Amino acid sequence: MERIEQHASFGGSQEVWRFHSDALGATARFGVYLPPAALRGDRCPVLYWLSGLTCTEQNFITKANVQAHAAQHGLIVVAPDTSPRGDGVADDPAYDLGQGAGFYVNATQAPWAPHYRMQDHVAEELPALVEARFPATDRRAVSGHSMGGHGALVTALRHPGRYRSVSAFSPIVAPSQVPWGRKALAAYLGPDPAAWAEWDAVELLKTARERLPLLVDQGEADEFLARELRPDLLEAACAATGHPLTLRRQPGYDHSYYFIASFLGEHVAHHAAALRG
Ligand SMILES: N[C@@H](CCC(=O)N[C@@H](CSC=O)C(=O)NCC(=O)O)C(=O)O
Repeated sequence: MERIEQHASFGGSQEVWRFHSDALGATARFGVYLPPAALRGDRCPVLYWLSGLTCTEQNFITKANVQAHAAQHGLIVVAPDTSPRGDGVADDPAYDLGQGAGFYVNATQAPWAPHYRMQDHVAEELPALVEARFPATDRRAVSGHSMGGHGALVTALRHPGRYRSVSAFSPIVAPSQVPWGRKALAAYLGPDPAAWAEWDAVELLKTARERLPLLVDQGEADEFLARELRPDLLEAACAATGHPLTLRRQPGYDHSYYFIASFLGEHVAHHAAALRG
């Protein structure tokens, strides 16, 4: 494991590390922010952030101003890449499949299956590594944006008891029902939609064993709202199952990091409260 970036930030340390990921069968990078409390030697809870299509570990750590909020609340923040990468890793020329578009699933289909095990990477491998190698507790929260919002919801729903809180910005809530999701799930999991249900938040809500409250922010001027994101489907699924949901529709905001940065402080405060309890 090798540290390849280190920057002082808000009294803490923003770092990027690379290591050989057994889950991905490839070299993987992740960003980690260590707040001042962690540098003083305190063990801190961890917020995992899952980014969207075309992102690397860099987008969130350079655009969202997360360090200011994490420093204030004493949270470690971990930001993985969005797929396995490398010359020997399958790819596709389109921006919404292959490298940069792992969709946080464990692929079962060729040519993706050997490396595209992002769910194992973010839900198993990284927490084990972070809790062993950094001053981290096993109190975890998960959040993300768009494809990563889908990743956050699905990861929390698939692992009852593992996360104290979950939130999302502009998530793809029902990948089985929208073009981005249908394309990716068909490629990674095969053409049978029955295999997609365990990677679809709206489907997982029907049988959830834990009713962890969901906090979701969605911009009303988001260019992907009606075609890809469909918060109405999440609202209906939560109403049907009695799952607690706070869905905030934010007038005038688009799909960008300007939107994320505007409300990230409220999400970090929400996670910090859950992680303290
Ligand atoms: N066609 C666009 C789509 C890419 C895009 O908008 N990516 C978003 C996430 S979308 C859903 O997962 C993003 O976070 N981009 C990175 C950023 O820093 O804004 C394109 O290819 O640009």
